[in-house]
This record gives sequence, C-alpha cells and structure tokens, in this order.
Amino acid sequence: MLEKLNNQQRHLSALQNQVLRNDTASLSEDLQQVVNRRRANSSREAQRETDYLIALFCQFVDWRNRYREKNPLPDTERQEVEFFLCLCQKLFEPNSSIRELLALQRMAAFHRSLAERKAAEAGSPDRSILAANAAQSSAQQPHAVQDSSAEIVTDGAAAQLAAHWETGEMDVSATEEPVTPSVQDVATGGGEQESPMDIDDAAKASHASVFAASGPHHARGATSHGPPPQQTRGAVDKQRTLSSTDVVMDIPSSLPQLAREIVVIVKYLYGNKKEFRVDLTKTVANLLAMIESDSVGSDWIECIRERRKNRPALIARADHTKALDLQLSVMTPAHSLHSVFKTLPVVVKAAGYVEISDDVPQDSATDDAGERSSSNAGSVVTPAADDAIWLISKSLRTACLLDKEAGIKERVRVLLKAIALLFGQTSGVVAEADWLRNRGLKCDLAFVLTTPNGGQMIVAIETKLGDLFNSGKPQPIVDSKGIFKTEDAIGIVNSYNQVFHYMAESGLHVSVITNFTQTVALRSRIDGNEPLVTSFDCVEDPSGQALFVLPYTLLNEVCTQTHGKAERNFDQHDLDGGRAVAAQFALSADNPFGYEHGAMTAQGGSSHTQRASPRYDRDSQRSITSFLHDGAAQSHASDNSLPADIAKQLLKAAQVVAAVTRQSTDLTMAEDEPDSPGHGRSAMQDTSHAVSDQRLWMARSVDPAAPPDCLRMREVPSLAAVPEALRCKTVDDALRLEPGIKPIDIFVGSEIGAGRFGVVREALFQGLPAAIKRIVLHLYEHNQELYRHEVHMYLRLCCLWGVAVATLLSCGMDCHDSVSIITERGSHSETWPESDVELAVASLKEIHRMGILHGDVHAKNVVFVVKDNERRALWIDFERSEFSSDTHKQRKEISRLRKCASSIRQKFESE
Ligand SMILES: Nc1ncnc2c1ncn2[C@@H]1O[C@H](COP(=O)(O)OP(=O)(O)OP(=O)(O)O)[C@@H](O)[C@H]1O
Repeated sequence: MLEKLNNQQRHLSALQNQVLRNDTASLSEDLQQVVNRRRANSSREAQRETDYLIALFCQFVDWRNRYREKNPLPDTERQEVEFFLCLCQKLFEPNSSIRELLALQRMAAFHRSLAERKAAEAGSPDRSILAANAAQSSAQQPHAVQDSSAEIVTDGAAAQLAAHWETGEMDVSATEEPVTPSVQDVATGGGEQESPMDIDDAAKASHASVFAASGPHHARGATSHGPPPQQTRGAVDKQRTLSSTDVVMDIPSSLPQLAREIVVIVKYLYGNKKEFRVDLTKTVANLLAMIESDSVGSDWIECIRERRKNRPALIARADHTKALDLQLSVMTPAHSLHSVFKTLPVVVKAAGYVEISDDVPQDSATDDAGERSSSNAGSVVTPAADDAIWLISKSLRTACLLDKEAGIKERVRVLLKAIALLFGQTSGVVAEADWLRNRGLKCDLAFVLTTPNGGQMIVAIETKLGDLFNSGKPQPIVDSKGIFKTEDAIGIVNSYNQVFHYMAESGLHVSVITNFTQTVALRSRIDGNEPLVTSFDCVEDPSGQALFVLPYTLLNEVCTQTHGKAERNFDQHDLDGGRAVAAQFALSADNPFGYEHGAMTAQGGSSHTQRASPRYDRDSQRSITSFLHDGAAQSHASDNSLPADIAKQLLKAAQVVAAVTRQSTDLTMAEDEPDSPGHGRSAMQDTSHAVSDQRLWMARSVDPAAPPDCLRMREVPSLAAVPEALRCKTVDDALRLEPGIKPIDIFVGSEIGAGRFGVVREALFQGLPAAIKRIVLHLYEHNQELYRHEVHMYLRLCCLWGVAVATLLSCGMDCHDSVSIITERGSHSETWPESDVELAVASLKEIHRMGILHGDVHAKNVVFVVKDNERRALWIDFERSEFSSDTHKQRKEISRLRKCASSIRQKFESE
C-alpha cells in the first residue's frame, strides 16, 4: 500500500512539474483542462493587455494622487509601494500564474491528504519516503521551477534589468541558478533536504519557499548569484510555524511571471529606464513579510470582530493602503472578476488575515463552465475562522455569475451583502455596463464600488432584469429599433428598486449608473437602512458620451400623461425635459456642489440640448419648453390632470431651460400661471412652437444680437441668469422638485474644446470643475502613445499641479475604446491683459525649471483659475512636451507666448 501511495505521489510530482513547464501532453484530463483554459485566457487576455495596462495605470494615478497629497515628489520608496500594488494586482490576473497556483495548490492539498493517509496507515509519518519522493521529483525536473530570485533585482542589478528594458521582457527561461524546490518538493519535504520532515515541517518549508524571495537575493547574471537552497532552508526556521491546514502556495514559483508582468507595467509607468530604481527584493520582501507577519491581518481581524460585535456596523479600515483592501480595490477588469471571486480564499490568505482550512467540506460553488471552482481545492475559509470572511468568500463566489442555479434575487442580495461586509461603506459609483460588455462580460448592472481609500472595483451582475420585475419573464427593454420603451423603463426602475432595497438592507451607500443598449442612467442614494429612493433618473444620451443624472419619474409621468399612452417611446423632448429639471436641481442654491458647479451642470444639461445636432437647434429647445408647458397645461385639463406639484415642477423646469439658455427675455410666466383657466387645453392642442399664447415662455424671436449657440454653449450662466423666484432656497426645495436627485461623481457636460486627440468636455469630477479629454484609441495609431506621454508629463509635473499646471484629477481607460485625461478646469483669458501674460509666463518658467519644455505654447493651452483669492495660470496639453533644459528653447517658448497673447489682445482691442 505504501509503495502504491509512493508511486502515486511520484506520478503527481511529475504531473506538477509538467504543469509548471506547460507540457500538457501527458497531463491528466483535469489538469489539462486547467492548463488549456489558462492558455486560452492568456491569448484573450493578451488582446486586451494594453487596455488593461491603461486601466491599471488609471488606478495607480488615482492612488498616487491621493498619496502625493501628503507627500512630495516620488522617490524610490514610493515606487516600491507602487510596485507592491502591481504585485498585488497581478495576483488576480487570469494570465498571471494564479491558475497555476491553484493547480499547485490543489496538487499540494492532494499530497497532504495522501501523506496523511499514508501516515495514518503507517502509524507515523514515513519521512524517508517523503524525502525520497521529493529527491526523485527534483531529479526528474531539475529546472521545473525557476528560482524566483532570478527576477528579484536589486538596485545593483538595475543595469541588468535595463538590458531587458527595450523589449520589456525579462528572460526567465534560462537559469543557471540552483533550483529552488518546487511546491511539491517542499510539501513533501523534498529537494535537498536531508533530514526527514514531518508534514508540518513540509508546510513550513513550503512557506519558506514563499519567503525565499524575501532574502537578499541578486539578479542572475555575471555578477549576481542566487541563494543556495541551504540558505533558503536556513530562513525556514525563522518563519512562524504553520499548521498542516495552511494552504500551500508557492508564490516564488509564480514570481518570475509576475515580475515580468510587473516590469512591463513599471516600464509603462516610468517609461524612462534611467528612472527605474526599484528594489524588487525589498518590495517582494515587504509583501511577503506582510503576509507572514499577519500585521495587516490582525487589523482586519480586529475590524471584523468589531463588526461582529456590533452588527451591522460597518467595517472600519485600519490601513487602507495595504493588503486586501488594495488588492480588491484595484480596478478589476470584468475579465478578472472571475478569478477574484474564485480565488478569494487564496487572496484572503495572501492578505494574511484569515485562517484557511481544508478541514471543512468543500464548497460546491460552480463556475459558469459548470465545473468545480478551482479555488475550492484544499482551501475553504471556514465559518469558524470568521463568519464574515466566510460569507464574503462564499457569497462572492456564488453570487457573481458563478452560480447559475441561485435565483437572481438571491444572487444580488448575497452579493451586496458580501460587498457591504467586505468594503464597509461604499460610495461614489459610476459604471458603464457597456464597458464591461465590450470586454466580453454580459451584464446588466455594474457597480463600481469606491472603497474608503478611493480604490475601485467593478462588480457586474447579470440581473436579467425581466426576472426581477416580471415574474421571471424577461422583457426586452428596447424595441426592434433599439428604442427604449416607456413601460420597460418603468420595469427597470422597479427592478432597480429591488436592487436598491437589497442595498439598503446591506447598509450600503451606493450610487449606480448603468448603460443599456441605449444609455440609461439610474441613481439612488440610500442612507443606512432607509432607502431614499423615491425616483430614478433616466436619460438617453444621443452622443453616447455623456452621463447625466436625470429625473425619471417626472419624465415618465410627463410622457404618459401628455401622450396618453404608456407605450410611447421616450424621445428627445422627454429627455430634454428631464434635463431641464436636473438643471433646475443643479441650480438650486443648496445643491451640494455649491452654486458654481451647479450652474455648470445646469449648463451641461441645457446646453446639451443646444448642440449642433439637428435635433438640438433652437427650435428643438423651443419645443422642449413647449413640451413642458404643455405638460403643465395638461395637468389642468379636466379629466387627465397631472398632480399640481408635478405641474409646478414642469413650469419651473421650462423656465430654467429658458433662463439658462438665454431665451428668457420675455419670460412672463409666473409660477401660478398654470392655474389660469383655459390655459392648458389650448396649449396642449397646439403643440407647435409658434403657439400664439401670450403665456408661451419662449422668446418669440431670437435676439439677432445674441451670440451664436456655439459660443453661448461655452458660457457658464451666472446666477443672475436664473430669476430669483426660480431658485431653490433650501435642500428641501430641491428635493421637492426632484426627490432623490443628488449629484454623482462624474457629470460630463458640453464640449469645450477639441484638438487632434478628440473632444474635450466640461465635467464635474467628484464635485470639482474638470475637463475631460477623451481619446479614442483606434482613431489614430499614435493616440495611445500620445496619451501615455501626456499623462507621464502631468505626473512629472505633479508638484506644479494647481500652481502652474492643471491638476491631473484622473485618467485611464474609459468606456468603449477610449481613454480619458481628466484635469481641473479653468477658463481661457479672453483679452490677455498684461497681468495674465505675466502669470502665464511665470507658470511656464516653473515648468521649464522642472526640465520640461511645453512644446505647444499657445494661448489656448493656458487656463486660469482662482485659488485662495489668487488668479493662477495653469498649463494644459502636454502631449508635445519634452524633457529639455535648453535655455534657448525656453526663451523661445516664452516669447512665443507673449506674441500669442499680444496678438489676441490687439485683436480684441481692435474689435
Ligand atoms: N483643463 C482645462 N480647462 C479648460 N479647458 C480645457 C482644459 N483642457 C482642455 N481644455 C480645452 O480643450 C481644448 C483642447 O484641449 P487640448 O489642447 O488638451 O487637446 P488636444 O487634443 O491635445 O489639442 P491640440 O491638438 O490643440 O494639442 C483646449 O484648447 C481648451 O480649450
């Protein structure tokens, strides 16, 4: 029997090594599947690698921005932290070695059980067999596992890294290093271990192999030497003792691959090899030390204990910059979602805050391919360890697309609960489901959970909306022409009500925006367990570019009431009516953004209707207003009336549209006008724009002296543009107008500029006035390069943000095939007085002092802001900037600026 087990074990050793070598020919079917799937994924992943890197980049920038708020310029240490983030992130990637890890893990678990059985049969562990097996497997596959230290470079090895820099690859295939024992070798006490080991020793050694990377290794090469295995063993004794229930994860075996990927990312981040001074040894050591020490883990465990004591208190974060929080909060492309959820126990273990045991029955969660989740093998988080963690792990796996059997409600509910547990309070959510869909994930609802540290995680759910609101019968939400239908919109709203209800149950603070075939934006705010969801917002954005938060309820009400039938499709008028009300809200004196932002939003909303599109001309605006007018009027029709408060809202909304779009010169309608007898019917009957009713709100003739629409669009209306009577004075006012509406993280407004890259729009980014430059990657082959360059330069100039350079608020992968650069928004100087010129010159000099030439000095690339009562000139558009301290070129840039400014001034004066 012993001999049989021994043979089996040997066989497994061989298999495992084959997995590691990607030699699948003679693998068992099971393992072959794992490897094949991994390969398939790799190619798919490879296709989106660039996008993914950009997405990653975006996250890093976000993170870095926050980090740098408190810290000055980047230095080696910080780069290391970023590296650490990369490493964390890469652990999740399907095409990283995670699957291999899982396969290994499974193998190792199997090994352990074999060994245990063997030990049980023999009465005591037969150490010699373990040692013999390991020695044999080691002999069979001397190079099966690369020495991870080969990839761990020290500063001294930077030159060697630089040699690989051009290709962005590290050669990990050949090594002359002594072989680090494979996971199995270690698990079986093998390798060059001479003294026999028991199972715990094996686990220890296994863990030690994890820590092999944390030693003071050197990169391979003429001057570097890997640590002899004996040294690694020496480190073992210092490690904490692990029990036999510890998951055996051979992180070092995956490090070569991880490190290679990370090198690509860092290359992406830093571009310039001279700046690359990352001590990987230290970085990896940090990561591993963290895993080992449980330092992060203990924080978490404390938090979770707290939470358990005081349900449903939210988990307070001990340190948001570390471990799991980071790992899970790094933007997770949809594709990786599966891995995240499937491997959560492993990840949890990696964060070192939960015991993982294979003592409990294995979970039967299945993935969408119907097979057993590989994360189950040998590693199930026990409820005993912590029920919260257990719930998280289990729910995420079962809820997120993995368990087809569970009812949708259950899935959503469990998922949200799990998220609440995991993230505690979440906020600020913007997602475009299309973005996910385009990347191969079918989903109806996408959340981007913003964790307290600002990281984000996309969670996608295929809700089959119909299931939620129509007793399991799916309903199309668009008709054959792709038009969004009213009754379906109602259904969607109802279904989201359900979702929001679950959120409320979970104590989440979540806003949601999601895209359907046509853009649909929904949002809700939930406070504690009291949902404040009384209405939803819905908009179809014709450009497909913008996200707006608009009043759905009103829209729907207006639509059905005015047109009689619910089947009527929403059209632009409906939507614009919605925008008008949103504008009204935004203009309210108490809107959370303050007036200025609100005005911008309002302008964004209303000027949206003004765009050059044939449907957004002045006539269209007129008809919008008429439409609202009619709606209000209809409320007073004898048998089909709108509630008075809705009518009032309509009135206000129309007035705001008129006011904001400067068509209100003869605005005479008072708020109580709809009460006038006879008003409604006639207005309703005559829906043309030329209603000769004196109550018509539109200016009857367009002021010929008024600037053309395209110019007007750029103006931010002043508060004075909104009649006093129309302004909301209190939050209650605003909420009464449109209950439930609150600003969200990103408002994208009208176009404010255009360049080679694409279109720049005004935006509100987390309440700040911003400009979002959207770059469609496929439009121009160098777009990606330009984008990277520009972001890179912004980063280089981070110490001048808000002083001489516009702050880079965010950047990264956007929906569709585009990337965005979001910067703080300023305004151009119209007349370029001498004082502005001097400000701009001073800012330019600051940039020069940083060793950078702007490269595209032009008046349009300077915007002005007022901060601390001080006017500042901020430079934008760094796509053509370059590193140079050439004083001649610097002088040239300054004189060019002066020339540009003075010609604009002269032109202005002559006009
Ligand atoms: N932060 C900002 N604040 C205000 N306006 C901005 C901002 N960023 C960009 N814009 C507007 O958008 C225009 C185009 O932006 P930018 O120059 O960055 O784009 P581009 O595609 O690189 O243009 P170009 O081809 O001219 O280099 C600017 O001239 C400016 O009017």
